[in-house]
Amino acid sequence: MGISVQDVSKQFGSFQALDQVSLDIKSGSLVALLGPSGSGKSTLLRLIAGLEMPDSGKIWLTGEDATHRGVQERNIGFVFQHYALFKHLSVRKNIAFGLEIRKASARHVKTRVDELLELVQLTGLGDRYPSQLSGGQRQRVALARALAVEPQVLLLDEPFGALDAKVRKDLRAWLRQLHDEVHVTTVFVTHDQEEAMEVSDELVVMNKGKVEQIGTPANIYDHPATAFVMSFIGPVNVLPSSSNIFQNNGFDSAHPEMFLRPQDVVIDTSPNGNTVEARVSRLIHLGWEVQAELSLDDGQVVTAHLTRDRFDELRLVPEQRVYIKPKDAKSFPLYYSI
Ligand SMILES: Nc1ncnc2c1ncn2[C@@H]1O[C@H](COP(=O)(O)OP(=O)(O)OP(=O)(O)O)[C@@H](O)[C@H]1O
Repeated sequence: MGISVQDVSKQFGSFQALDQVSLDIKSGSLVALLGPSGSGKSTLLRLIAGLEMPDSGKIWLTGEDATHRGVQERNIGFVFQHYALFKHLSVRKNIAFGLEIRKASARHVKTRVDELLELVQLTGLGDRYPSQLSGGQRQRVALARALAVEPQVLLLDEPFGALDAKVRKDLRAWLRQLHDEVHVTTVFVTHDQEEAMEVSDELVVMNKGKVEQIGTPANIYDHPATAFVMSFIGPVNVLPSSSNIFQNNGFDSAHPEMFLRPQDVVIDTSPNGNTVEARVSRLIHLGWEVQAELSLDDGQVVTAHLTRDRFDELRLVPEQRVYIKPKDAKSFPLYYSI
């Protein structure tokens, strides 16, 4: 196992930042910690790094109990959102920093820095200073610097958080490729679910200091374990179970709320099986899909997502009467809002 966190709790004053968190991260995998602000993601990362100590529980790194080891002894590479590079050092010198501290030979440093510049696709920019780079290039230098000393674990805390949306998207794809080349066990903190799903082998969904669910992105999306996970990962309609749309179609539930994904709303222009009547109250064109807001006769509003093809087939217009039913819907024993 790359990293094993066992029953770890951490309190700041009277605030329980982490509450008996356990998780196993396989060697060589890339795992995203995903959750809303304040859910404890950074605290968990800092505990793995050794920047904080747990109140209770244990942290194992590559099979060894590292709970009481200091940061320096853990052989970990970090990249943080605002982990500034050394401004007065060139890119080469920044990347070489950890190696030079460890008194590596000049030849080894040169070879390794050349390799890393190539790996992070910055060959030719080694003599620049951080101020002469874009934000995305700086974060790639930070990654090269973290990887230089061949850490056994790489920890990334919102590494692309300060970059604009386009650069961020490019860097995600790049990070995934980089990871496929170097295979270092990596933990990536983000509150952006699309980023987490695109980049990681497994997601750890956190809420209020606890782990809600661990699994592959597809498994978590298709089989959310809790109401929180279903609401946090992907769009969802939360409707009373008593709503017309759930009657007579096998989705009756003893729980008060039902969770219905917008792509699981089937729309027809004439009654079809167990459909209920609704009015198209609003249409939003997003290019690749269309969002339809549908008002039911019982006063509930349901959002549906349609592919462009389906939309063109149906030729929906505002105020039109349509007939809808759920293709799938879920309910959970406990629901607490995010
Ligand atoms: N050193 C500290 N002293 C006191 N409270 C802290 C400390 N570090 C974190 N906390 C609190 O613990 C909670 C969890 O913080 P943490 O940074 O782990 O959350 P997060 O999920 O990473 O959130 P974000 O996405 O906003 O960074 C927050 O309410 C925060 O205020």
